[in-house]
Amino acid sequence: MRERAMVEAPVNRPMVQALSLTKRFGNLAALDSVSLDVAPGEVVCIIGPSGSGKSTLLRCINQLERIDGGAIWVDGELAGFRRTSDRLIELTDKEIARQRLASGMVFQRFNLFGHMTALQNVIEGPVTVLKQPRAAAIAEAERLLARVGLAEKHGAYPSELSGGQQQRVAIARALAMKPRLMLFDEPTSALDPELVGEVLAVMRDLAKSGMTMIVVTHELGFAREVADRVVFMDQGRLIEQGPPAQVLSAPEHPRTRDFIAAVLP
Ligand SMILES: Nc1ncnc2c1ncn2[C@@H]1O[C@H](COP(=O)(O)OP(=O)(O)OP(=O)(O)O)[C@@H](O)[C@H]1O
Repeated sequence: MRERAMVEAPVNRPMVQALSLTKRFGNLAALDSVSLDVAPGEVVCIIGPSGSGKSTLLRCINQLERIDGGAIWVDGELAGFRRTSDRLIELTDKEIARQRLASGMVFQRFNLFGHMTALQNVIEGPVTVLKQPRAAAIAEAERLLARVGLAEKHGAYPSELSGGQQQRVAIARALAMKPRLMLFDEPTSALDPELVGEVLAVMRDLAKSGMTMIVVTHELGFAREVADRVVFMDQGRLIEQGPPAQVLSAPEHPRTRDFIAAVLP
């Protein structure tokens, strides 16, 4: 074993590799041959006009949507298929649900269980899906709620929390499943402006901790500060990508330029 470890160079494989993804809804190509690699620890922000395919890309990576063409690997595992010696076999829904555990997803609407406290929301997945002992799940949930600044709120029901607090519980709930990758789909766009900052602060901390993140956002300030790379999408295509300083301040493509000029004050 030792000898083998020495001869094998460490493989720096992408956390996400999406190759020529196509996703159609009827005649509409929501994704039109989109390819994207995301390295471990990288923070990628996806920007673009409404309907450009940003959410669809996240949903395909997370296998909430079935792709019509192309392929996706998450942490080296081919999404939706199992490889045998001579062919690929489609996974069952149960097997896809297992693959989906690699990524945690945070939605625009927080989707918390209304009849459960913050703590119960966070331990639900670890106890029922991961079969963690309840005491260990509670200890971890307390730690995560403290991490998102909600140590005092573990007994509160969603209706007793602000939108920003609910979204932070949703982030803690996703983290409790120990994902290797976090996907955020416009996590602050349903919030009152004064609550946006507290959610972005939690996401900033998460990025600093080394979590791989793909964030669909209209918060260009956040993208500028936190992203390693910004991706601009339009009409189902990936138009331009690069460091924030390039894409946000000196975009090369006219459509990126128009979008940024329209969004920035
Ligand atoms: N389930 C669906 N059925 C039919 N069309 C859909 C479905 N989901 C998305 N679409 C269409 O696919 C295109 C891409 O949608 P998507 O939600 O990915 O865009 P988006 O860039 O995330 O937009 P927004 O910023 O408004 O959320 C849109 O034209 C949308 O209407």
